[in-house]
Amino acid sequence: MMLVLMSVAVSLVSCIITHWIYRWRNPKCNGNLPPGRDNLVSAEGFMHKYLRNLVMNLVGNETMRTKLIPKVEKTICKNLQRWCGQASIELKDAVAKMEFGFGAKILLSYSESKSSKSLRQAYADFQHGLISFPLNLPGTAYRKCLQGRKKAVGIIKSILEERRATPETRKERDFLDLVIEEMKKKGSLMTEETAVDLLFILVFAAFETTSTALTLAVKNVGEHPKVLEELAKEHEAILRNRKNTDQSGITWQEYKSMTFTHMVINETVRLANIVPGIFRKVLKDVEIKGYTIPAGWIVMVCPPAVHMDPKQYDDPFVFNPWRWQGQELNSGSQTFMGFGGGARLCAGAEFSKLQMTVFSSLFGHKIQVESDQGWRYHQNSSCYVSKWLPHSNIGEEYDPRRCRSNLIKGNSVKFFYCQY
Ligand code: HEM
Repeated sequence: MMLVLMSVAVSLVSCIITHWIYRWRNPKCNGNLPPGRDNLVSAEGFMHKYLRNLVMNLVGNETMRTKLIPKVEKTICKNLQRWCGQASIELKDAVAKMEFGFGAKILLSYSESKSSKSLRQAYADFQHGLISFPLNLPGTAYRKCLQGRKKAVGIIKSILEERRATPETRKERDFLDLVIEEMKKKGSLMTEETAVDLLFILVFAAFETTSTALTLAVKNVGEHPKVLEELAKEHEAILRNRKNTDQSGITWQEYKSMTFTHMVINETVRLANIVPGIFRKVLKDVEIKGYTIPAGWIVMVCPPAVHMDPKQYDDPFVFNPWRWQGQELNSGSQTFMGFGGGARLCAGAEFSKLQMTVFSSLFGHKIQVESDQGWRYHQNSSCYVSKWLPHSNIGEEYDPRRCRSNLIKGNSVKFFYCQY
């Protein structure tokens, strides 16, 4: 009986996912459905290349090296400092808010505090019903998802229209400026609908995935003292080796040299399986192990099946960054699909890694954390982790001259900022 119920449940979930993906990938489908008819995910051929190139303008290596690295560092520092001043924070919420704020700023110069309409809430509604039974009735998650998308699209559209009507001279160009420039070109492929769809999907892609990965990275590192020790060693060595002691931020070379941090990130993304399925349309009949997959079918590739396969990874459920030692730390391969693979490999993979690396770097040498889930870590001259201690004992280990904040019991995670 249990088995029957389970198979029904699994089939139901697969049907729902397949339904969405079919709609997402099929440009001729009802345009009201997320993420929209002209979006990067469903675009094919030349249109896909064109949209992807635009995105690489925003998050490609050159932009990251020259523009994004200081912005990422500033944003993370500001947020870490803010968290330190609070009694406690819900880590996932706080990181998602930070990521959303940053993504919306570089894409649209949107600021939650300056806007009367909440784009973040619209995305929260959209996300709430993203994987739900496709029943468009009042009160259903599916309806909420559609309404969330409609609201988010409305806000993005009004920002776009406003910008086109009153082009101001901003100190710094955002992605929207680039998109509008594309729209003005003669015979441009960039229609208003395409622009809104692109911005809609990018805002979403930029915050939800990275915030999940970052939250899990903090948790994993907190639970593995040796990993934190190694992480701190790497970041302390970088600080020691700086010729200019007044250097204010992380350089591109330093970022590239953080090999252990990159191993931690790969391991976090492998275990997180943030995107449980990626989809491809079969273009011609394919024979696999005696089965024929007919042209036109949609195939779901399941990265967790590879990431958790003991033939690919020893003790696959164990968080062990050292398993990546000496390996190519590419964003995608046949055994590592956290960011997908091939021509559709996540366009923001490197950008997301940059954010996680900078976060880990600041985290590794400036921040102390305590969690009510039984782990905590902090650092004075050298970094270490200790098991959860009764509260009265913890305070004694902190050096009040170096730490800005005293210990306050938090119900989730508490950050402490240390001056160095
Ligand atoms: C930990 C963070 C992230 C994870 C795990 C992740 C994962 C993925 C996956 C699995 C895909 C599908 C790839 C495929 O079909 O083979 C994808 C596509 C995509 N991602 Fe990400 N992503 C992350 C962060 C980001 C960020 C920060 C951005 C923003 C710039 C982004 C933008 C995109 C875009 C534009 C695509 C579509 C690429 C295409 O179809 O050419 N992602 N991502």
